[in-house]
Amino acid sequence: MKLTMIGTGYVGLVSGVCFAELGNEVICVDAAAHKIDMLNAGEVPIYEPGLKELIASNRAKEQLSFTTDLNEAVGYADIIFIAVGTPSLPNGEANLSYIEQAAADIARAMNGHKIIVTKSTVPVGTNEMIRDLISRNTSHSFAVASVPEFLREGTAVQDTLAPDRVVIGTEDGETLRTLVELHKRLTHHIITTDIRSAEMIKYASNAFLATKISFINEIANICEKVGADVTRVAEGMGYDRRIGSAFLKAGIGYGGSCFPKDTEALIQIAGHVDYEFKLLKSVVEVNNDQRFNVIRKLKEALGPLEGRNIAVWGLAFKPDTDDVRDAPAMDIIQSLLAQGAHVRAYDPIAQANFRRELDHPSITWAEDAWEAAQDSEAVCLLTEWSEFRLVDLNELAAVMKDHVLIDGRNVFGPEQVLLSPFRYYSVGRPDLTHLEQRIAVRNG
Ligand SMILES: NC(=O)C1=CN([C@@H]2O[C@H](COP(=O)(O)OP(=O)(O)OC[C@H]3O[C@@H](n4cnc5c(N)ncnc54)[C@H](O)[C@@H]3O)[C@@H](O)[C@H]2O)C=CC1
Ligand SMILES: O=C(O)[C@H]1O[C@H](OP(=O)(O)OP(=O)(O)OC[C@H]2O[C@@H](n3ccc(=O)[nH]c3=O)[C@H](O)[C@@H]2O)[C@H](O)[C@@H](O)[C@@H]1O
Repeated sequence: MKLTMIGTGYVGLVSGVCFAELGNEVICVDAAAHKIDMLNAGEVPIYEPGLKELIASNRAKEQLSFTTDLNEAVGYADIIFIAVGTPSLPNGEANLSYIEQAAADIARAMNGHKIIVTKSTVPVGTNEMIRDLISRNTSHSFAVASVPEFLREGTAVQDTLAPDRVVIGTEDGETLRTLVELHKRLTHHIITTDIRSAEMIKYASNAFLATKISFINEIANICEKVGADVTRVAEGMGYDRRIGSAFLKAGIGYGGSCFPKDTEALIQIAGHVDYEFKLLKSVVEVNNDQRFNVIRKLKEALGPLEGRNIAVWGLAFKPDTDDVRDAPAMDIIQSLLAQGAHVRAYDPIAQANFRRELDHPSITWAEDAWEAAQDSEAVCLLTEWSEFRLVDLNELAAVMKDHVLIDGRNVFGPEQVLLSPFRYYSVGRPDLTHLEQRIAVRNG
C-alpha cells in the first residue's frame, strides 16, 4: 500500500520505517526542514536502537523517502497517518494546534479518496473534529480512523513490529478492512472499535501504567520505613497473573514525553465532563514528589548541600533514549543548583539534549561517569544505563571525596554495596547505611 506519515518524531518515523519494512511504499513528511535534510543525508534526528539500519535498508529498496512537500506526499498515498505532537497546554490540556494544522494541510492537498488515520494521542472527540475540519476544506471523499500508538522509546522498533495489540477505531467498514489488512502481519490481537473508545484506550492505558508506577513507589516509600524490600514485594506481587510483573519497578518516578502529559490531559478530559478523576490526580501528585526523595536522602547523608560536589549519572528519562522531555533529572538538578550545590553531570547519549534545556555555571559536563564522580561527595544515579551497572564500587570510591551513593533506580545489589565503603541509599530496600544492618545482611 502507499502510505504517508505526517510528522517524523518518534511515532511517525518509527511507524513509517516499520511499514516500509513490511513492504509498503512510505513517504514521511515533516514541516521541520532540518529533520528532513538529516534523514535525506542518512542521519537520524533521534537516538533509537536499530532505527538507522532499517532506514538505510528501506531507502536503498526505494520503499521509504522523506520530504517537506506535504502536497506531494498526500497526493501520492491512499492512507495518510497524522503523527504530529500533542504537547501539554499550561492548564494540562492537549494542545491540538499541530493536529488542526495537519488536518487543514491534508484537506488542501487531497486529490481523491483518502483514509486519514490519527496516530497521535488525542482527546476523545478529536477525530470527529478532524473529520469536520477536513470536510469543510475539501470536496473529495475520505474516511477517518483512530489507530493509537503504544510504542516505547528505546524499544520502539520491536514494539512496532511486534506490538501486544493494534487498536483500530473507525465507523467505516471498507476503511476497517483496509486497516486490518495493513496491520494483520504485526499481530493477531487487532481490537476493532468505535473511534471514541479507541481514543480513550490510549489515555486509559498510559494512565494505568502510570498508576502502577506511582503505586509501587508509594509501597517503596513505606518499605523504607518498615524495613521491607520493594524489589521482593514487586516480585511476589508480579507472579499473580491478575497483577503482572511489568511496571512495578520502584524508582524516582516516571518522566518522558507521554505519561506526564497524558495523565494531565486525561484529568482535563474528565474535568470537561464534570468528573473529578481523584485517583489519577493522586498518581500525578505522588509522581511529582517521588523524584525529590533523591534530594532528601542527599541531605540526610551530607547535611546542607551548599558548596557540595554532587555527581549525577543519567539525564534521559529512561535508558536507551536521548529524550529528556520531563526527565526527573531536570527537577533534581534544578533543586541541587537552587541549594548551592555544584553538579557534575553525565549521560552517555542524552547529555547534549539536556544541556540545551538546562545549562548553568555550576554544572560541569563530564565526558564519562568516572569524570563526573571525580572529587564528588555523592553520586546520584538517575537513569539505569547499562554501563553504570558494571562499575566497581571500590574503584568508584577511590576517585571520590566522600562516599554517598543515591541509587534512584535500584541498580546495585546489596552484595556489591556491602563490600564497598559507600553510604548507600536505594528506593524501598533495607537501609544499608548502618554497619549492624550491613553485617546482618552479609550474614544472610
Ligand atoms: N514519543 C513516543 O514514544 C510516543 C508518542 N505518542 C504520541 O504520538 C504523537 C507524536 O509524538 P512524538 O513522535 O514524540 O512527537 P514529536 O513532537 O517528537 O514529533 C512530531 C513531529 O511532527 C512535525 N509536525 C508538526 N506539525 C506538522 C505539520 N503540520 N506538518 C508536518 N509535520 C509536522 C514536527 O515538526 C515534529 O517533527 C504525540 O501525540 C504523542 O503523545 C504515542 C506513543 C509513543
Ligand atoms: O504514549 C507514549 O508515548 C508511550 O509512553 C510509554 O512509553 P515511554 O514513555 O517511551 O517509556 P516507558 O518505558 O513507559 O517509561 C516511562 C517512564 O516510566 C518509568 N518507569 C517505567 C516502568 C517502571 O516499572 N518504573 C518506572 O519508573 C521510566 O523510568 C520512565 O521514566 C508507554 O510505555 C508506551 O506504551 C506509550 O506508547
